Amino acid sequence: MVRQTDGTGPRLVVLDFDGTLADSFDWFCSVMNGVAARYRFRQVEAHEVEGLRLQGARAIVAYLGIPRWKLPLIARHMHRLAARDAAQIALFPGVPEMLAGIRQAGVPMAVLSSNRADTVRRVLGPDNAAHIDAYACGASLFGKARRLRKLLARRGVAPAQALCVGDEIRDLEAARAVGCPFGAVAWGYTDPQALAAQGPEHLFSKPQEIARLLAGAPAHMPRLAPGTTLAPLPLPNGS
Ligand SMILES: O=C(O)COP(=O)(O)O
Repeated sequence: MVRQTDGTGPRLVVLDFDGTLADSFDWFCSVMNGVAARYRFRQVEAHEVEGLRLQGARAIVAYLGIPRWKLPLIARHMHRLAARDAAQIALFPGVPEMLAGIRQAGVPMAVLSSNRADTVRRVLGPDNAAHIDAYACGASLFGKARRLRKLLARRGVAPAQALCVGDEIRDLEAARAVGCPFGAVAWGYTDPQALAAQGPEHLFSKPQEIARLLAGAPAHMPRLAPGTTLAPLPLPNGS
């Protein structure tokens, strides 16, 4: 549970961008095979997508046959394309209200992303960007832990007093490496069951659940009696 034993909630919410705030997966898929052709890695067919959403970034990079040295080049190119196409990328429904709710709860927010800060700000738009107190953008694919550590140090927040929120296993791994509680979102790039299997502290199914938790509202999910089994989480394809 994220609320501290002294009754105070987190002192900083660290939000991932793509797949957490920004609904960019369809855009990502629309450019991916062009990038694969340019950088000579395996193209992905539609029937492979659901399987890849079960995997972490390391397994995906291996599956696509991308050598480590090419990753920064590919990421830079992808981020240039994202900047070009920023006008086509929208926030998930409920995200503006979530940001306003967290702001109202008085908890500062930061965005921690591999994407570029200028793209993040453009997709957020001025009203939403005004809620964000800090940006830690341009992290390398597997470099989020280092950026997170620096962000927390800069803001004087202990890891246990922050809440990281993200949609990918690499987001969860970065939070774990630094010692932050992690809330996984069920609407992003990675399949919610694959995220749940990693044992995040929270699994959010709607943006408003994050704001409610931070507002200290009574637990939005009833406490489970010992021995209760949970129904399986819905898969993104609705099966
Ligand atoms: O643009 C990317 O590479 C992913 O960005 P994210 O870190 O916000 O998920």
